[in-house]
Amino acid sequence: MLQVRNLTRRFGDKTAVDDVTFDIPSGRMTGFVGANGAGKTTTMRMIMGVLTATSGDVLLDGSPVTAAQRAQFGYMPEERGLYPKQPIIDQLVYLGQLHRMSQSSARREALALLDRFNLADRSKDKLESLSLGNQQRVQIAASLLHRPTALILDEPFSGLDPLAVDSMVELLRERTAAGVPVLFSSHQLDLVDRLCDNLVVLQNGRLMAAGTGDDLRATAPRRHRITVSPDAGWLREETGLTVIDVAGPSALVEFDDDVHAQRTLAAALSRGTVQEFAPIRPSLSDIYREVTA
Ligand SMILES: Nc1ncnc2c1ncn2[C@@H]1O[C@H](COP(=O)(O)OP(=O)(O)OP(=O)(O)O)[C@@H](O)[C@H]1O
Repeated sequence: MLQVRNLTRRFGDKTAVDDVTFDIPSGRMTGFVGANGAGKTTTMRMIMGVLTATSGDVLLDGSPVTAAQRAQFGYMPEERGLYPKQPIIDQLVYLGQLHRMSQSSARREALALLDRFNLADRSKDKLESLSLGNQQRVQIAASLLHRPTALILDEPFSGLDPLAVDSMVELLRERTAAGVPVLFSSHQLDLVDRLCDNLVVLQNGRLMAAGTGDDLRATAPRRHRITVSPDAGWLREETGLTVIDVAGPSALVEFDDDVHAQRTLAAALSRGTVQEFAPIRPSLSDIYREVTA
């Protein structure tokens, strides 16, 4: 497990990351979300050691992570970083060798990854001759090549078409199933919902929420969808609940507690037919919206 403990980074007067603590468990995918400028990239750079923390620690299995351990991590930086004018396979083999792979195993692994992204036949082409989405696939291959012990990926899905997203998801699932901790940032909340069992939310450099989906759902507001005939407008007059939205027979409400939920159900039954009275299980994207509202 990777652990981020009280990480802080200041740039002059600006605190880009402010006392942030969260876990990146092994064998799980952790989604890292927050608006532009929230501090995700700065945090990832500190995890990778390419940016020094003003204070705080990054721990691997309970001890401060060493440079040698970081060298085994896979990192996809925001600025990407492959050379546009060099042939793809040459760059991947070179990167593999930097990670102490032999030339032949780096070539084998690189071609296998390119094949999974349907790019094996482009391996000798210059990177710049590929579409942006395909360049992105090569960047991903570069971060996975050396079978990293942890993966820190800055917006790995941006610019990928749905099929490329699927092959990337499949690869990441394989790596996570093998016990690798994975942290990836994304603005695509639907993807985060689909992929993650763990979520970390930053806002203005501060941690707003972190934990498993179940932990975060347990603290989320208890909302119900209520559908009654002929009209749900009377719910506005009830106590112990907040009406979030009401349209004709259907309402979205948040109860203060279970007693008020039961009381409202009884009131609804006494008024007519209750077609629906259902607790809503919030998605991770609902939780994100809630904690950053
Ligand atoms: N080298 C730097 N010098 C000064 N300020 C910086 C530097 N790097 C980042 N910042 C500031 O730190 C804050 C956090 O930026 P960061 O890039 O970490 O956010 P982010 O969550 O990754 O945003 P995005 O989703 O847009 O990539 C921003 O206000 C940014 O301007």
